[in-house]
Amino acid sequence: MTLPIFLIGARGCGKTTVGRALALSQGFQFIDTDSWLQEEAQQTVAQIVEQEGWAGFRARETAALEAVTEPALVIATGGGIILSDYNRRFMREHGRVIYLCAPVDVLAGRLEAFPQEGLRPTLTGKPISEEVSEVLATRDALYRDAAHFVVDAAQPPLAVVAEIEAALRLARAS
Ligand SMILES: Nc1ncnc2c1ncn2[C@@H]1O[C@H](COP(=O)(O)OP(=O)(O)O)[C@@H](O)[C@H]1O
Ligand SMILES: O=C(O)C1=C[C@@H](OP(=O)(O)O)[C@@H](O)[C@H](O)C1
Ligand SMILES: [Mg+2]
Repeated sequence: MTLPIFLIGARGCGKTTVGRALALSQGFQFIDTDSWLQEEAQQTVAQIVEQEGWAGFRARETAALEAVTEPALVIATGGGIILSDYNRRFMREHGRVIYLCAPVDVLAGRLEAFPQEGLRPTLTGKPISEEVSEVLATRDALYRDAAHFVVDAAQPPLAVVAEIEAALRLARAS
């Protein structure tokens, strides 16, 4: 069986962008939990959070993770999926989990250039670079706890794909 590949990491690390390219390269299908749940709710993340709070969004996110998971799939998750112990364990047990790791300045630069407010309502009410720094400080250990592999996500997308594929090959050979 071909295990699904879960991409995790902070907002702006490239889970969605790299995930599409990785799926193409592996001959897998691609799915993004945020796209899936926005489609199902017929609302943006910002609208869901406004009506149901972050707790409502997080419940929908776990439901999306469970619903989409199947073999031969690259699954781009949302940056906060690792906040739940259940989600971290679920991903580790059902597939290979890759942490796309990038420094605060790289993440903030990407988010400032392309904020996508409907997808990424503020988490702290603070300016982007302050928020990225604060949120990463609390989540980095959770990403590492969930991940089978950590890759450098500050590289161009195809270089990130190559690093993920090399890690998966090494794991298969060992
Ligand atoms: N490796 C990369 N190099 C340069 N820009 C990137 C890279 N990955 C993503 N981006 C850009 O950063 C922004 C956020 O990317 P996205 O894939 O939506 O991140 P995520 O899903 O992790 O929040 C987009 O504008 C995207 O084009
Ligand atoms: O970091 C987070 O808590 C979130 C990240 C977003 O996804 P991306 O990481 O794809 O931007 C989206 O799931 C939601 O706004 C919450
Ligand atoms: Mg995304």
